[in-house]
Amino acid sequence: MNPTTKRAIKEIVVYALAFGCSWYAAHKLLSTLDPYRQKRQDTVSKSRKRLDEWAGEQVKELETLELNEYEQIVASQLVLPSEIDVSFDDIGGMDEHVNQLLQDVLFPLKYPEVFDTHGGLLSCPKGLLLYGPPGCGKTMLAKALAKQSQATFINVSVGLLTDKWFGESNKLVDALFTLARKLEPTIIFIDEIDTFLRQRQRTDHEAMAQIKAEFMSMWDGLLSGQSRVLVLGATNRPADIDEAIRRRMPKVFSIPLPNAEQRRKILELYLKKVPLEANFDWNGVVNATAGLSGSYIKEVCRSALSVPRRELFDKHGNDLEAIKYDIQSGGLRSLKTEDFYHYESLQNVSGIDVE
Ligand SMILES: Nc1ncnc2c1ncn2[C@@H]1O[C@H](COP(=O)(O)OP(=O)(O)OP(=O)(O)O)[C@@H](O)[C@H]1O
Repeated sequence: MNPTTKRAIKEIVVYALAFGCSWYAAHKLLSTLDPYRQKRQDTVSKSRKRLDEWAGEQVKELETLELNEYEQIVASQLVLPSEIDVSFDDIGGMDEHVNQLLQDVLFPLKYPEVFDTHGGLLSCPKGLLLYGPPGCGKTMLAKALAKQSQATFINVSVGLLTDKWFGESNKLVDALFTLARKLEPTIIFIDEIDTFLRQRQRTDHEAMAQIKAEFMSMWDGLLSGQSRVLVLGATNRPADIDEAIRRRMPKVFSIPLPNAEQRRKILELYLKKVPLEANFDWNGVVNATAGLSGSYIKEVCRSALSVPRRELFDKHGNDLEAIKYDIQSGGLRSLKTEDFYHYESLQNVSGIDVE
């Protein structure tokens, strides 16, 4: 090897080493400046997995879908249809609401070719608000809608959008809507929407005001286009929601505490697999549960059933084999009306005085 070649090789090696060291130093420096890089990367790789599962269930191709880093972070919030264990049949006493949801939202969302006529007046609304007291089935309705429509369901965690770990909230808000468009039909579900998009107050943080403004502007983009994206909000405090947001949710469903007929249907639903005594007093139990939400009514049923279960324990001590045998061979006695008036059944869950 002549000296010139030798010198050239030496120089190449030195340059390569210098380049490697600089790259490593720059990489280290960037990691120090952006300590959340690793968390972002972890979320992105989790999202990739989620998207693959989503595509598998929706029988869709992912290859053609190009997602930026922010869309991939938002994709971590996708709820797969197989993960939703609620259907309209599991909701008691809401036949009217369900019917209205089917006609106004589900069919137009699923079959736009049928409803995108009449200047768009028959198409799916871009915003829908479910409001009412806690435990009355708002979340159930939203999930059942997603399950039945097979729409992509993004359960927005406001924490993720505003998390300083991810930073750049506005880009995440943009990504929420652009991802929703790419995976449409999509339901963007925001539980307790009042805490995220509440009335503007003087004490509001500047960053939060910007996020809200961005959210509204992206939403307006949907309103003016031909998208199949629905923003579905649920709240216990509709009056706390920003007026500008309310205007973007023209469809509003009130989900109040169930009336007597609805309570009966909820009771029938939860007791359908439970043997009842021959003269079970349905009306008495329906009256006794007045003022309770569906969620409390379920707890009342659970608590009533704990009365015969306790009797089994009293009979067998903690002999699980004997208890299992009795339960499987129909040895758990039928439920009596009094079990519902049992001290723990009503008073514990609702604070109602049953004396
Ligand atoms: N109409 C109903 N039929 C059957 N079960 C119901 C009904 N309403 C409520 N439930 C029961 O109550 C639970 C809570 O309901 P859900 O979370 O939908 O209430 P919510 O109105 O969204 O409450 P929150 O405002 O606290 O989020 C459900 O998982 C279900 O077990």
